[in-house]
Parts: sequence; C-alpha cells; structure tokens
Amino acid sequence: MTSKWERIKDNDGFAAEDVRREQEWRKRRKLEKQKKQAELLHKESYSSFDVRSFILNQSGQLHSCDSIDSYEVLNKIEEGSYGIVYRARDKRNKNIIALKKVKLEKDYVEGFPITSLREIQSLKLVQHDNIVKLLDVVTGRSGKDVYLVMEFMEHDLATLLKDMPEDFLQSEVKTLMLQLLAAVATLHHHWFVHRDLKPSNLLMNNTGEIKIADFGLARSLGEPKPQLTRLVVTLWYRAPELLLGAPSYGKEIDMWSVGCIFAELLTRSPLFNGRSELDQLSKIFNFLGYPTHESWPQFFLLPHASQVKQPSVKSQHSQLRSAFPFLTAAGHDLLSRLLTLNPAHRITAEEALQHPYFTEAPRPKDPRFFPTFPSKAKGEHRKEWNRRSDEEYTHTQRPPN
Ligand SMILES: Nc1ncnc2c1ncn2[C@@H]1O[C@H](COP(=O)(O)OP(=O)(O)OP(=O)(O)O)[C@@H](O)[C@H]1O
Repeated sequence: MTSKWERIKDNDGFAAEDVRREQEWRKRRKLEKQKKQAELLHKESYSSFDVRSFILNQSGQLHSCDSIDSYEVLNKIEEGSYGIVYRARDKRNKNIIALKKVKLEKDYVEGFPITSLREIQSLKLVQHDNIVKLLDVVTGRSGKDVYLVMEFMEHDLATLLKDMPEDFLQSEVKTLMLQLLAAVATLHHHWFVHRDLKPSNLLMNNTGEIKIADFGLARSLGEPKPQLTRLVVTLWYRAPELLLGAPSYGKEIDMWSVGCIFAELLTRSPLFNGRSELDQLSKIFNFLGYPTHESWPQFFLLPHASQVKQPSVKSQHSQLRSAFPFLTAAGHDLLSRLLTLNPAHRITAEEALQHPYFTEAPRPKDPRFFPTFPSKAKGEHRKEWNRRSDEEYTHTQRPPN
C-alpha cells in the first residue's frame, strides 16, 4: 500500500513528465513547421499546393483569406517587375487600399515567384509604423491569381523627388531619415535584410509618414546562414562589397543604400548612377577615394577588386564635403559613415538614429506639418504647392493653414 504522500508525489511526477513530453512534442512540431517553411523559401519555383499551404500557414494572423470580390479597383498605380499595383476600395468598410497582383510566370501550376512568398513572410513577421502593412492575401475569381492587400500610400519617393519643384528642407530630410532608419533598425533587429532599398520602394502618405515597401528580395539572416545571391539591390544603391563579388554580406548592404537615399533626398538626383557594375564601382571610388590596406584590408582579396581601375591621384580623397556644401559637419559625418567603403566600419541603423545630426538645428519637422503633394497613385496632376521655410517653421511651430 502506498501512502497518500507517496501517491501525490507519483501523480506530480506523472504530471511533470506529461508536461515535459507535451512541451517536447510542441517544440518538435514547431521546428518541423519552420524547417518546411525554410525549405519552401529556398525553392525557386512552387506548385499550386506549395503556395496554398504557404499562404494558409502565413495568413494565420491576417484578417482573412477572402476573394478579390471584396474590393473595387479604382485605378492602376504601377506595374513593377513582380506585380501590378492598383488603388482599390474595400467594399465592406469603404477604406482605400493598395492591391498588388502577383505576376505569375506562365500559370499558377508552373510556379509562384519566390519573391512574393518572401514578401508575404517578411511583411507578416516584421511590423513597424514605417513598414507598409500587409492587410490580407486574397485570391482572384478563378482562384489562380494572388493579390496582396496593403495599406494605401499616396506617393513613392522616386516620383516625388522627380516631380517636386524644390528640394526637401533639411528639417524634412531629417524626419524622413529618422523614419527610414527606425524601420531599418527594426528589420535588422529581426535579422532581416531588405536588399532593395531605393526611393521607389519608400512610400509616403500626405501626413509626412514614410514606409518601406517591396519586400520581394528581403531575406532572413537566421541560422544556418543561407547562401545569399549577389544579384540583389538595384545597381545605383548597391554596396561596393556586392559589386566586388564578396562571397557573403549582411545588414551593412542596406546601410549603404540608406546613405545613397540620404544623398538623393538632399539633392534630388542619384549619387552614383552607374551604367554597369564596373562603371558603378569607378563612380563610387572616384567620389569617395580608393580603399587602402588600412581602410579596407579585405578589399584586395575580393574577386573583382583587380578589375577596378585606380582613380587618378586627384580623386584619392572623398569629395563628400564639396558635393554637399550646405550640409553641417554633423551631416557630413553621418553621410560619410553611411557611405563607408569597408562594411565592417559602416554605421548601423541603431547608431545612426543616435547621431547628433538629428538633434542639431534645424530640428526634424513634425510629419503633420509636411506639405501635401499631388498623388501619382491617385491619378492627380502636378500642381503648385506651398510650404514654410525652416526659419518660419521654427518660429511658428504651427501647421500651415
Ligand atoms: N501600398 C502601396 N500604396 C500605394 N502605392 C504602392 C503601394 N505599394 C506599391 N505601390 C506603387 O507601386 C510601385 C511598385 O511597387 P513594388 O515596388 O512593391 O512592386 P515591384 O513589382 O516589386 O516593383 P520593382 O520593379 O520596383 O521591384 C511602387 O513604386 C509604388 O509606386
């Protein structure tokens, strides 16, 4: 006969063993699910079964997996490489949203692009005020087409920079940069690299908010380290280590792109507009100077280093100061830390957010006081717009009428 005390001990022991087994089983199941998802993300083409199971798995936290019939298309915004983007209205609540139709190679069964699966996965996993929100993933009437439903943004920065009659004010550039850096810091904190940061992938609304979009190339840098392809990032925003054929790379490539975007926000023209990889490299080295054994020892070991012509003696030094004469010393410092050739010395998003450039005058402008611009996405035409200078803004601190 076992005593009451011994029975309780037994029961406790039994319960604890049960809990431990259940926890182990759950852990194993989670790992298996993650492994399947990872395998799926490494495949280059997908069967309809893959896509359906992926979307169903991924849409767990999304609002539904509805059909396109819930939306009324208003106009086409843009046709990109991976999809057509429309402005549309949600018939149920009248909200304006953006619909991105995923471009399929031939037909659904032949393959669903990896970029779209990555976009769905990244947008679901990393959420931030300055990252465009994925609201839903829906299928077309035939069940073959797939659409990403996203919050609608009036502008993309590439169109805005092209159409604006005058440059952004320093205070506005600071606000935009702070938002961009905050989003990139969050991405990097979650071990994601965007890999295609450029003005056309930065969306802006009429209240001065910017959000990063187009996560088709985004990748997780989790363990085990995936084999990363070099053919990422639009040429003009591509970091030198990628252009030089570095076998591995990391978050630093996004920071180089942020540096190019910072320069473009200041001048409204791209900083390095190369026509080929070699041309891009020579533009970079002509402007920033050629790496030395001290500044970037690994440079000389990179596959394409020997193909790059060393610039003339005259351009051995950085031309950052002369190209941006209106920028303060702090502004130059931030720009040169972002555009540091050696990725190991490039500033991180977290560090950049703390840079003194953002606390010196003129202070970043409250996004609510940004001017409004005519929206290409809404089919509006370019028209005159007014806003206050940094001096006026500092004096009044009130929104323009
Ligand atoms: N949520 C949105 N709201 C408003 N416009 C958007 C939205 N998402 C995308 N766009 C518009 O569509 C364009 C293309 O979108 P996106 O970059 O996601 O597509 P893509 O096919 O991946 O393009 P790319 O050819 O640049 O890789 C953007 O530059 C922007 O003008």
